[in-house]
This record gives sequence, C-alpha cells and structure tokens, in this order.
Amino acid sequence: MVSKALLRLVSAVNRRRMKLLLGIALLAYVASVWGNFVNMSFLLNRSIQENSELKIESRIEEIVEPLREKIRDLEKSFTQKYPPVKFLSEKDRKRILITGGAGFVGSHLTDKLMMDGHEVTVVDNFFTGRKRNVEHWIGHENFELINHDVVEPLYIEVDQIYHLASPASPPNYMYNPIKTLKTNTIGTLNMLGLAKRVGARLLLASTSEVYGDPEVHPQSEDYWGHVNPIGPRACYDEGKRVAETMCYAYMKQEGVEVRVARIFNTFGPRMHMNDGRVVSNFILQALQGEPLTVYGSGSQTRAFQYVSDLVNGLVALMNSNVSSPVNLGNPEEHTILEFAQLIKNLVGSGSEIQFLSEAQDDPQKRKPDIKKAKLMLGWEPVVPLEEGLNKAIHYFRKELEYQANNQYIPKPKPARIKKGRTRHN
Ligand SMILES: O=c1ccn([C@@H]2O[C@H](COP(=O)(O)OP(=O)(O)O[C@H]3OC[C@@H](O)[C@H](O)[C@H]3O)[C@@H](O)[C@H]2O)c(=O)[nH]1
Repeated sequence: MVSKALLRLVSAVNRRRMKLLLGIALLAYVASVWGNFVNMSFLLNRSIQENSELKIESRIEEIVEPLREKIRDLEKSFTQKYPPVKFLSEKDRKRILITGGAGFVGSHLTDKLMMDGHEVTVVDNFFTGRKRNVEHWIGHENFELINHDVVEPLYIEVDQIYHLASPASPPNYMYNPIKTLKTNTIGTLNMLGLAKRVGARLLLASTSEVYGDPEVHPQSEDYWGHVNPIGPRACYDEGKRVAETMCYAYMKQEGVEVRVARIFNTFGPRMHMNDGRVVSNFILQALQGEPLTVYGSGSQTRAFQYVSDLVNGLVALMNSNVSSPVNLGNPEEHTILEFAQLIKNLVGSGSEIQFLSEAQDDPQKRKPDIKKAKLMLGWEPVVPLEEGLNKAIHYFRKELEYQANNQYIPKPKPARIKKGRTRHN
C-alpha cells in the first residue's frame, strides 16, 4: 500500500516536472522560431535595400557617365593641343602683325610664323577672312586675333608687318570698289604710318594685276604694266599700284624698310567656297556635277602656285635685304580650258564644260618671270600643280560635306563682268 502511494506520489511529481520541461521546451522553440523570423526579415530587408541601392547606383552611373564624357571633352579642349611651335629666344622671336591674317593666304602665313616660334597678331575685318581659318591658334600665348579694319588707324608695337588686307578675288574686290580702294590706299597709309612710328619693316602683298593685261610675256619686275585706270578691275589694280607707290615714298622720305611681293595666281585649302576665282569655281563645279564655267574661249592663260610655296616666298622676302618689288609665282603656264579639263579629270567628274561670255578687261596672258626671286631669295616653287590641286580638291570635298551637315551649300559666285556692262553697288 505504502509503496503504491509512494509510486503515485513520484509519478505525480514527474508529471509536473514533465509538464514543466515540456513548457520550457515549447517556450524555447517559440523563441527560436521568433528569433529566426526576426533574423530572416532583417536579412530580407537588407537584401531588398542593397538591391534597390544597386539599382539607384547603376541609374546614377547611366546619367553621370555621359556628363563625365562631356567634362573629359571640355578638359581636352582647354588643354588644346596646338600645332607644334618652335622655341625661339627673346632675341630671335619677333612680334609680327599680319593684316588680313584670317584670310586664305594670311592664315597659312599665320601658321608658318606661329610654328616658327614668333608672336603673331592677326588683324582682320572678316569681309573675306574667317575665324575658322585661325581658330586652331586661339588661346595660344603667342597668338592674338583682333577684329579691326585697316582703314582705321591701329596702334600696336610690332617688329614686322605683313600687309595682306584686301579682297583678292575679282568678284570680291569688284563688289564694293570704293571699299577696295580705301583698303588699298588708306589701309596701306595707316600701316606705313604704324611701321614708321614703331620702326617696323613692312611687306606689302602686291599683285601680278599691277601688270594689267600685259603686253610683255612673261612679266618681269621691270615691266610697268598695261592697266585700264577706269575699268572694273581698276579699284584693285590701281589700288595696289598706288599702294606700291606709297611704300617707296615712305621708304625714301621716312626711311621705312619696305618689301613688295607681286603675287601671281595662288590656290589651295581655305579658299572661300564663294571666292569666285577659277580654281575654287572649277573644283566646286566638278565635285557637284555642275558645268565648269569657262569665260570666253578659254585660251587666256594663267600660271598657278600652291599656297605653301607663296608663304615660303613671302617669309624669305621679308627677311631678305631686297627692297624692290619681287614676283612670287609658279611659271608653269596653262590655258584656262586646259585647267578645266585637268580639274575635271582629277576630280573624276562627268561635268560639262560651258563657255560663257568673256570678262571685261580680263588679262589674256599671265606668267611670272621669277629669275629675281631665284637669284636674290634662293626661292622657287616646289609643289607640282597636280599635287596642289589634289590637296585643294580634298579640302573642298570636306567643305561640301561640312556644309551639307550644316544644311547650307553656297554656290560658287559668278565671277564675271560682262563686256561693256556697268556695275552698280
Ligand atoms: O569660273 C571662272 C572663273 C574665272 N575664269 C577665268 O579664269 C582666269 C583666272 O581668273 P581668276 O578670277 O581666278 O583670277 P585673275 O587672274 O583674273 O585675278 C587674280 O589675279 C591674281 C591675284 O592677284 C588675284 O587673286 C586675282 O585678282 C580668268 O581668265 C577668268 O576669266 C573662268 O574662266 N571661269
């Protein structure tokens, strides 16, 4: 009996203990499940957060990358790579003014003098010159660009002046003959005044047009010319003739050092699309499949030099001791019709050749005698005609593409003055 009661008591105690133990186990289980749940939701939250952070980061990256690229481009343009420039000592470095320095010839001369290590100031009124021609120098410490018309006086300190400012193509200089006259007379007077004041040497860009429609062939520097003083070309021809007269008056009376280059027909890259001279007209016409416009019979002759030859001649003349006029040109002479055929072939164009009426007072023959330049400057042209023409064709092809992208294609300007027709501006 006693033992039964004892057993009952023990099992009752065990049952309670068991219940207690079960209760504790249940609590522990619930706690662990809860813990896991909290842990999991923490991890889940974290991964959601990380995921959305990643998405935001990649979105930001997408927006920022093009901006970074733009900044890199801007940095590149600030630390612009200029064409290589020689170092010149203070003694050898000259302060050089180029009037008309943003024009066709002027901009090539700018390139040469900059690369030689000089300080170059370009003055241009942008009538026929363009900023694009010299934009690769803008910001360079040796370079300065001034928008100025030489008809107004200019006060700067320089050692040499290359006076090129003047429209040079017949349609351009005939466009406003009075302005052409003022540029070549008052403009030259102003530049000679500046040369006198600062003791600079001045080189005048004169022209083969001072020989007019020549009766002597080829033309040497001692030929006085055959110019119609009241014809449509007179504003340029006579303007340059009086500019030469002014140079020698300043030399004799005031002791100004002058150099006079008589420049014959020149061509090359950076001629304006609207220039109107024969080489640019023919190339543009051939490239666009339009008729090549020959004025008159095409039997009139010209001799064309490539622009780099001219630039070398100008620099050689400036730094020589030759103060009398010097012809700079390439003596290889062709008829205009031959030029038309040559350009057509080089372009590979199927354009027709169209004969139009003859231009008034058009010189019938022109070819430089360059014995003087050879002897006194050791200069002669070295670029063969076809090589130069191919470079010019390449340039105009690119220009046409550039214009097409900008949706504007100017047509070559008609460069003719009909015989006997007066022109009003
Ligand atoms: O489309 C054209 C343009 C011109 N021509 C002819 O080609 C010849 C050359 O004419 P350009 O207009 O190129 O040049 P020009 O020789 O008349 O004048 C030039 O002379 C020397 C420089 O000083 C000047 O750059 C410029 O005045 C001329 O006989 C002209 O009538 C054409 O047959 N077709």
